[in-house]
Amino acid sequence: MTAKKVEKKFQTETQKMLDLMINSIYTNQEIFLRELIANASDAIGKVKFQSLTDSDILGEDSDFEIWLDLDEVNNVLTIEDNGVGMTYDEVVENIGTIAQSGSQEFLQKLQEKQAQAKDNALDLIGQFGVGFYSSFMVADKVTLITRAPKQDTGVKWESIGDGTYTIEEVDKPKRGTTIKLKLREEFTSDGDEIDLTNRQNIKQLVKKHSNYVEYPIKMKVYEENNEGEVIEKIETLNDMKPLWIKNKENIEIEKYNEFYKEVFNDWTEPLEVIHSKVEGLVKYSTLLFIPQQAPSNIYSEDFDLGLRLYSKNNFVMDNCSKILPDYLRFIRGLIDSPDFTLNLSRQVLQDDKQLKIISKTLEKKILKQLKSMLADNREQYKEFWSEFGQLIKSGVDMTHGKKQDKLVDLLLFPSSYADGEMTTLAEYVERMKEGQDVIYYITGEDEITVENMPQMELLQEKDLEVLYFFDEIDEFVINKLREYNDMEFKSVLRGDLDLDEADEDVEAEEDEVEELLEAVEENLADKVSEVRLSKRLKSSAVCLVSGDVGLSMSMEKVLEKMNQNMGQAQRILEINPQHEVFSKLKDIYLTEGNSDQLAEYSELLYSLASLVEGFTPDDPVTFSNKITDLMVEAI
Ligand SMILES: Nc1ncnc2c1ncn2[C@@H]1O[C@H](COP(=O)(O)OP(=O)(O)OP(=O)(O)O)[C@@H](O)[C@H]1O
Repeated sequence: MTAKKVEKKFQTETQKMLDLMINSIYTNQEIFLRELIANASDAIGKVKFQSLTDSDILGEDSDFEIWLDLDEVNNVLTIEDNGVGMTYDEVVENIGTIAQSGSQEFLQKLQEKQAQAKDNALDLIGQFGVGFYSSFMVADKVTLITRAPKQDTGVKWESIGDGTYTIEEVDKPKRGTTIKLKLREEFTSDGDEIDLTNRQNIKQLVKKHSNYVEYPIKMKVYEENNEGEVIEKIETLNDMKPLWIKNKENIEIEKYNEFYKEVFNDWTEPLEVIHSKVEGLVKYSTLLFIPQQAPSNIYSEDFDLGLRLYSKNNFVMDNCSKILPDYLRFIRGLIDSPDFTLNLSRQVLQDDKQLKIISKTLEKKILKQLKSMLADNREQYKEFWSEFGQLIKSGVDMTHGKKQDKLVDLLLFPSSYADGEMTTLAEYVERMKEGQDVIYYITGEDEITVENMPQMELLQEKDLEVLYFFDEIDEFVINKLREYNDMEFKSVLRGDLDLDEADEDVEAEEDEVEELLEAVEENLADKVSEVRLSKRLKSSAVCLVSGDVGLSMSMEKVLEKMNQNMGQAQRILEINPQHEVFSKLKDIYLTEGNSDQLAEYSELLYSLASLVEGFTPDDPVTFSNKITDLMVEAI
């Protein structure tokens, strides 16, 4: 060991890294502070750990702290800790070289990318972690003075990032490391970049990136008192409340609520908290929240909330929307893993294998939590459902196979039995009548509309439960599912219901009036594919239904709204053979055949049936005139 000041050359690799820091990165330079604070916190962690087996190591200096100081006159920012420090050899080893095993790979990639854009360079750094060197992004001279415990002297290391550094032994009264950054002009009050000589800016950077570092980060601040005098105060800049690393058994719900509101800027308390620690192949802690209210833009395409990532309490990244599947985009929260590098970039994130494992586990955990909420706290689940049910439905629509199976039991629908409440599919199946082998559903605007729809009459008479689909997405979801527990879904508005014992009578009558039905069909040839006698109508005169397969009328409306023209749904006009209007039609046909009057009534009946389905008649004026003419005749 030498006491004299000597000049040493950086490893070629290190110098290349420094050149990159100094010349190629023009964004996110502020992260240097997080890197240095993280190193300081690691160093304190190390000495704390050593003190467990060696109680002398701390001496008098046992209050662990990180200090920030600003010299506004000379533009120097200081970061100081009372951590483990470094010996002379450790400084040479740790600071002069790149010791990481991946350094060769790093350099190879660096050479490949050097000519490329600045963001790429930052991504590259993210894969390797070059913490200390990031100080050269904002400083043109870096001085590190450090002393390991039980050493008589300290070590001073200094560099202007020009390929060499100096190292010498110096006096340093206390254990730990002090790093002095002579700020580049751009980062002072004279520059265009963030002014790092401004205490307020430093405070904000600490809040943003290092708020949950375990040890206090202190700085002198100057404030005016009531008498207008400027007084000096020492302020702890970070909150140090990384709730997620604590044991959940010891955390009261109020603490979670407080934390959620503060960190995620929500006025309302979360509906549910999911807190877990995983110590497996991939280590991480996670603290997730289901909010009470959906943000107003949650269904818009550019909604991008996502999770926060931390590495050992250090903030790494915000708004990571790719971790959870899109249908869980309402989840707020964070993941902290020592395996994340501090500079993890979004690009790297997408391919991160560990993160993929974490993502899968989190998705499972959230679904499990929702399932037990549904089973154990229906009221709470209903609150959840009214805010985020659409998203769960979209999950069923977008996924298939096993994933879909996991989601299907989370679905809730209003139903003719539920009396304003909602039912799960399992509950529906449980209540099914003897001999019933399909799950009935009807699409429509709201409860009043669907309950009054003519197509419901037979099911109401037979007291069969019908699920109500009021959301546009519902029918798409059911189309994807096709069946539940081997029971097919059957629309009340489609095909034949095959329900009534009187079906045969209707069929017999249909033969008798075949010619009349053909005549009406002819009159409506450009509108309907078929005209038939209805087996489902009890009191209404007519209704429209679609075929068993293909587009339904409600899907046609939805797609039209979305400007996706997929053509028209098949329309079948059903006429109630018991209705008086049908007897009148028969009379007209008997006396006049397919007359103008029959043609006019065919049109009228079709328009009436369309109205019930929510379609405007093709020619509203003629329709309205015909109705008033009929009224005049009748009155
Ligand atoms: N404040 C400090 N006190 C003691 N040792 C330090 C301090 N800062 C850095 N070191 C030492 O220098 C080494 C290199 O630091 P550097 O920030 O370049 O990388 P790292 O912290 O190991 O990795 P990363 O920042 O990617 O997590 C550290 O591993 C540590 O041994």
